[in-house]
Amino acid sequence: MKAVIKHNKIKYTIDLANPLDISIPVIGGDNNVTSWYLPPPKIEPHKEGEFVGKVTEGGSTNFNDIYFNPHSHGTHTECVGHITEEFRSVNKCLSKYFFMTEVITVAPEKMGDDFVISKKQLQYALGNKNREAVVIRTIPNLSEKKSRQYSHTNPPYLMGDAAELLRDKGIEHLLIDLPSVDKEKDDGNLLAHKAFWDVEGKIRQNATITELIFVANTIPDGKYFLNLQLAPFENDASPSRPVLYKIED
Ligand SMILES: N[C@@H](CC(=O)c1ccccc1NC=O)C(=O)O
Repeated sequence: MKAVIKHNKIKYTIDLANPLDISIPVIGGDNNVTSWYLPPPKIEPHKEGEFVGKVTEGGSTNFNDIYFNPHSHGTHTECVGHITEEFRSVNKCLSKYFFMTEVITVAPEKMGDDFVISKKQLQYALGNKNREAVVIRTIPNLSEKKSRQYSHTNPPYLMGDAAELLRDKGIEHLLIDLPSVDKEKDDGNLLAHKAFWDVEGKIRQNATITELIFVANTIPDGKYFLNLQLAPFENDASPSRPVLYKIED
């Protein structure tokens, strides 16, 4: 099924039958991706008195309870409410779901004991492209990322001025295959989060950050349409499913 999208007076064709899902699912158990020192998510039959929510155990239906944390256990999208005193819900911040996007690949650079993504790397990868969203794939990019145990591993992160560059370029939606755009243990400095949302200036209420994506190596860098959908939780962050559509020639 083809769709023709008119964007800034230019027509683009995408094939809705060929979605490129870049989300990591929440599957429950030890093979699930985990970060922020939490145990794995649980997906298990609800039990109440005699009732067991599992058909193979005599229940009429499969009826699971799910325990998870959106920031820790899979692809999630967050809004500025992640770091503000006042409550802000990503389900309200994100009100459009299709964006012209650039997929870029970067190799984080060693800086002391850390690996970081610098402003220079993003400048090089993005040039003067004008995009609503950027998808950052970091290398190495093994499918093991979908089940990685990130806690206490000091994953790579974005330098504050790199996040500022994305803000200054008008990028509204930042997607990355790491648990955070900031250093795991930074005493709450959160330089990249703060710069991207401009919390010390004019707060970007509608800007979002999506973390823990996985961009398969079969997806080349370049321009795509992104469909970004959330599970509709009223919370600072929610599990999400970003899907790319290749632009046809
Ligand atoms: N780096 C922060 C913690 C942090 O960034 C964080 C903690 C829990 C859940 C998510 C976090 N950041 C996500 O982007 C700190 O050291 O205080």
